[in-house]
Amino acid sequence: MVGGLGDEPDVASPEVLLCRVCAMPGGADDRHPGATRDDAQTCVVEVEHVTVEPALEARNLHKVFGRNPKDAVRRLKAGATRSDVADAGTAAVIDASFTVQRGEIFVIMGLSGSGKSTIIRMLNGLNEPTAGDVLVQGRSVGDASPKELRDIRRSSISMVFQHFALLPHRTVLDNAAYALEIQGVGRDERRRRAQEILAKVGLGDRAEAMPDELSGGMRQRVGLARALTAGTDILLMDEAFSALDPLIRREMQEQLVELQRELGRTIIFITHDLNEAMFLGDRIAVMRDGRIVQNGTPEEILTDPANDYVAQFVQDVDRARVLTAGAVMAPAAATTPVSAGVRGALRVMRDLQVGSVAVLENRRYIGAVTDRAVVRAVKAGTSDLRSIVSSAQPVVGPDDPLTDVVERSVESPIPIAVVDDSGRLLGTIPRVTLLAALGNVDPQTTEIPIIEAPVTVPEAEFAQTLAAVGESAAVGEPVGAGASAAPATRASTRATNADATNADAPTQRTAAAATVAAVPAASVTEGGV
Ligand SMILES: Nc1ncnc2c1ncn2[C@@H]1O[C@H](COP(=O)(O)OP(=O)(O)OP(=O)(O)O)[C@@H](O)[C@H]1O
Repeated sequence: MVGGLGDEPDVASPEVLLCRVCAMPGGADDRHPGATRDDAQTCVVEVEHVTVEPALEARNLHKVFGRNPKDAVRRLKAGATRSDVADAGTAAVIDASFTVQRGEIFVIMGLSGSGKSTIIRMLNGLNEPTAGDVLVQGRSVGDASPKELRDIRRSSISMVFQHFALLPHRTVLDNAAYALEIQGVGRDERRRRAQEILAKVGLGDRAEAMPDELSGGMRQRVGLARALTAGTDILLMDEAFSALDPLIRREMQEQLVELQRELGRTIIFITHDLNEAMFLGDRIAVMRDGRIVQNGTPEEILTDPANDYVAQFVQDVDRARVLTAGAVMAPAAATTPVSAGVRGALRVMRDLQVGSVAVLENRRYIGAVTDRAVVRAVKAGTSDLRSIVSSAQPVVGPDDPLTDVVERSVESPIPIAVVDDSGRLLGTIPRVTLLAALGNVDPQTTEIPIIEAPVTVPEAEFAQTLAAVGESAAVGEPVGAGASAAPATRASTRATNADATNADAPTQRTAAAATVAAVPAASVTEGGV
């Protein structure tokens, strides 16, 4: 079937859109990542529905421990809760369905007792579901014979445990090579492959050490190396970093993300720590009392929690680490081509009532100018805008976390520019937008706290400076009208945030854009581009 990249993927089947030319997955409403508009034209013609088997699917999984599991499931399916069926058994998992795509980090997050471990044990066949099924790369675990199950475990799924489970009398290298030994790979070959993976996890020089000579973090790295060496596509990680102290844990999280990018494995990670979930997960399933109460991207869960329970959970999340520049940026309102010169920049500032403007050359961002610098240059008779552009203005990429944006924002009062790989300006992040995003401003709040005074010249000076060099006032306004109108706009530090968490926003990016759109006055106060 031929379709466009804009077609909605069929939710019921595991179909995704692939470009037949480049084999890249298509987005829901755009070209594939990294493609140019021209590519998109080709792709829209060439794409077709191609069935790509997900790495793993859980279908209506139930697990009840106790006297009468089948009866409990029947009642659960009719809407009963965990406590309703307590007389029949413990409903550890209730109707859990999710799909994990290849190369994805999928996190299952929930408090103790919510059912995470039971789910993961059903995924690799250690626990038999009371109802429902698991498909690993399209193969049903429920229908598998014991031999097939062993084969699935050996070839498709490996597991990393919280407590390392290393063999104490074997060296690090032999531990890392263990899965290959089980698979019957020859000694030299398995040691070579294990050594390669040990180098990737930073233990290349500890291959001959014994496990008890290593720190906890190092031992967990060996556990990870062992799972990676096995070469299976899917890694199940059950609270794998929970026993590590916070700094090492952070390091391991970062390394896991890097390894995943490099090796492209599919990872299903269990944790009770939402910050960890948010940092690692491409998608997160939040569990409560045996049920998945929300399944979404970290940004979706943060900006659009499904219920009060999730909302309460996300209150304490380190937003700076989860949200990205692209998710909170605003469209760049004030831009000028460098060819427009200093006067052109000043006109933009006067008309838009902003204190700085982004300067573009061939649609690429080359820096920003402030109102002060522009007024000074006009008075000095300078016309070349390039000569006053501050190229030292910080820029970030759309995928950079807000932690990076915060650092840059300290360096400059001018809104941070968000640029793509080719230097094109995608948007800007005024400081007030940053504060609103980091502060999880309550949707009921109608005021954003006062921020530091912006560096701007008095309003009247724009008009006077332009008038002095023979420029007329803005269309339809007498000279100085901007000045008199300005204080209402520029001096205001108030910003309504009513739209910030619009529950109907179709995507989290749109929701984030709404946050931004809701603070125009304050961004102007910033001298906002
Ligand atoms: N073998 C079992 N027999 C009886 N009940 C069980 C068994 N395994 C788990 N349970 C119960 O099922 C529920 C879910 O347990 P599970 O271990 O899956 O939760 P969890 O989210 O992984 O918790 P934790 O983070 O503490 O490991 C709990 O009430 C638990 O007591």
